[in-house]
Amino acid sequence: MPRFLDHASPDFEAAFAALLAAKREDSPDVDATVAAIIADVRARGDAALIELTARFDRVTLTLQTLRLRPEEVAQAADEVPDRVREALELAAARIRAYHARQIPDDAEWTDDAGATLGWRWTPVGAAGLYVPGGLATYPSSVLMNAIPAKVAGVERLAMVVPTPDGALNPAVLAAARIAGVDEIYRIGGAQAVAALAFGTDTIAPVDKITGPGNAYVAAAKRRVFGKVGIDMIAGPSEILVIADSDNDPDWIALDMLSQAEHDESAQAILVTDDAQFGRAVARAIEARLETLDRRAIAGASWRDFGAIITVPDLAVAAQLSNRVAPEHLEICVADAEAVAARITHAGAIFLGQWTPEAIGDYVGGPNHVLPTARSARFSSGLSVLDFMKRTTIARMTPAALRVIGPAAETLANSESLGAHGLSVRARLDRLND
Ligand SMILES: NC(=O)c1ccc[n+]([C@@H]2O[C@H](COP(=O)([O-])OP(=O)(O)OC[C@H]3O[C@@H](n4cnc5c(N)ncnc54)[C@H](O)[C@@H]3O)[C@@H](O)[C@H]2O)c1
Ligand SMILES: N[C@H](CO)Cc1c[nH]c[nH+]1
Ligand SMILES: [Zn+2]
Repeated sequence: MPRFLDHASPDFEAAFAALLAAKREDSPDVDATVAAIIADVRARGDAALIELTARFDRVTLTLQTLRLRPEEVAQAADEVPDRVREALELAAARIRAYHARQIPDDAEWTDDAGATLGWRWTPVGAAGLYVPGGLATYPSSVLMNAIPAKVAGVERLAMVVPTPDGALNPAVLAAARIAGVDEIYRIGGAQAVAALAFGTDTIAPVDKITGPGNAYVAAAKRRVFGKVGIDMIAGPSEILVIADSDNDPDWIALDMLSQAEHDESAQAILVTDDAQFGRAVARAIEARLETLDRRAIAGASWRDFGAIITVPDLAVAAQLSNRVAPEHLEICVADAEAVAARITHAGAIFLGQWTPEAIGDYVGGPNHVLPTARSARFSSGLSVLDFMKRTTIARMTPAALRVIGPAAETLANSESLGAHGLSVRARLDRLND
């Protein structure tokens, strides 16, 4: 049974805390396995990749078949029905246009002391994109990861995708081609992450790894962080809907199920100021669940992590939403902007009843790789900035050094760092000669 919580009830705080805490953790066994896999790939390179792929994906690779040939990509992409390819192209164009606006500006100015200061942005040299295989192959996620990298100006984009029993979704390859992915390898799991981070004879190392995956992929990304950058550890999907009674309960039910169907550990929460409406949405969810292909997954998610919360007003709804810090927040009330103005923590906000979250998953333009598990309190969805770094710039003139140099010398001496102080003093003395 999903949870029904009433803000007016005396045990509300305890029930709400239990709802926030009801999340899965990675098991320590996974981390130990991943550590061994990474060490193996570092030691034996391609040979380890081939062996681990045979073990976990039941596919026999050779040095020649590790990487997909361009003709194989083109052939698979051609198998994709025209309407799917056209939808991918429309999505890609919208995602590209949205992300192009994120390209940051360089800056330079001369301050009162006469120092010229600033910063400039440059892309990472190479990025690696993990695309999950098996249960969850999402062509849309290929677009969402690859396009920001290309917009940032990343020169080399290498993609890894496991092909369990040899199976590979052609639409994933079509999306990779549309997005401009340069290299594609038939490998997955921790071994693929290790190969991207440390390189092998066949795969040159990258600087940044992005993309979702299972617990093994997540643990490997945590372990290689520092050697390379990573985007985030994406957990199970989440949606929180704030809705008043002026909505069709069936629409809200479907919006909640759209995230519940991703994962048994996904979480869908409705916050409403009308208890009767909340019960109507719960009934609509039960009815719609019966009809879904993924009813087992969505049903488990709804049963174990779903919730309907009744609040006295929309201000309280916004407060509770901020405490959840959801990955996706739908605001389906007359004045959605007024509620949105109270939101401080959410990965993505969808305003009004004509903006189902699924639009954001595919064609809206914003990225669908978003912070989960309350990490929207301190982080943001994937963007062009994730594929860029900012380098600061400083130029002193003799006059500027005269003004600010002595303070640097004083601070260096206070830290007992003689060479620091002297490197400034030597120049100041020359100016005084
Ligand atoms: N948040 C998002 O945007 C998003 C999008 C797509 C997928 N996902 C998530 O990605 C995940 C996909 O998982 P998946 O398993 O289908 O594909 P996956 O590609 O993440 O993992 C498959 C790989 O896991 C490794 N593996 C499996 N069992 C192992 C074991 N016992 N020991 C060592 N390695 C092992 C194998 O190397 C295999 O190739 C799901 O959890 C899904 O929720 C999230
Ligand atoms: N909602 C997912 C992220 O939480 C992304 C996705 C891909 N395909 C459909 N949805
Ligand atoms: Zn989705």
